[in-house]
Amino acid sequence: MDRPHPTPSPGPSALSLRGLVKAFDGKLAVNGISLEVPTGSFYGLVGPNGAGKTTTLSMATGLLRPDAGSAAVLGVDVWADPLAAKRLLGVLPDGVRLFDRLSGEQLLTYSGLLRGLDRATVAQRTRDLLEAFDLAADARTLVVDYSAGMTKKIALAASLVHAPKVLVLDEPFESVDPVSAASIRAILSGFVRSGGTVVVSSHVMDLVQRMCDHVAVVAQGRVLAAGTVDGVRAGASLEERFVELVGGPGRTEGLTWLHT
Ligand SMILES: Nc1ncnc2c1ncn2[C@@H]1O[C@H](COP(=O)(O)OP(=O)(O)OP(=O)(O)O)[C@@H](O)[C@H]1O
Repeated sequence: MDRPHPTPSPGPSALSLRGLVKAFDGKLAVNGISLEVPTGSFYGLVGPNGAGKTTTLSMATGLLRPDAGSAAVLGVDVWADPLAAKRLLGVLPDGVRLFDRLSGEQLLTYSGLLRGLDRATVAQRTRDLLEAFDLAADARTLVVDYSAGMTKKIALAASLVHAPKVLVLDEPFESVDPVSAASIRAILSGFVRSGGTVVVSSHVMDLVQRMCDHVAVVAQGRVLAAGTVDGVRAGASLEERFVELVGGPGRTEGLTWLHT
């Protein structure tokens, strides 16, 4: 069990989402989501496909303007003061393109310089991150030639280079091999132990149950349950509780033609 134990903090929430709403072509993707992510917590966001997780995290991190509601990082309003909020944030967005004609080393260097770090610091952190994510041997390979898992790892490394206070990671373990996933978990747990806050979206309930101390279950753009992992799962496994909250498997009777 590598679940960290957060120490309660009296300051503002690491992430405070109030009444977020977003519609695409008149269809509500996020329908009034409010969440408080305590500082120093390892927070999981789970929900079925199309639940509104990516849309919520995009609004929370300044990538997508909400139709209504607000988001604040450590008390700084993301939409009123985006530069200050983004200094505090490390973000791994889902499906946003990287500058993939750069090598892994160049991408980290670029990300560090863009964040205003001096060259010596950037060089040191780039080396440390390539090592930690097991990408040192591919430092000079173009990101466009990386595998899906390597691309995920370099994007995650780029989100860390400026030593943010709050990490918001959309599906950080997708496509990542088990050994790399274990080292990412160790990096994130260490970050939380040192006082940082991590928010991850994931479909892997077992992972969220083991790794996170808080969780929110969302479906159809709404929060169905939120709180400590132990509180939300209420004696069951998180997966059982998730299925109970979200509804059982879809109808499969129509696929009888598939049966041999
Ligand atoms: N740019 C967009 N234009 C139109 N509809 C969108 C757009 N982005 C998201 N949606 C819709 O909003 C809803 C929520 O999508 P979102 O990507 O936030 O879900 P998710 O919970 O992250 O799903 P998944 O687990 O499959 O990644 C879906 O119905 C999706 O089709």
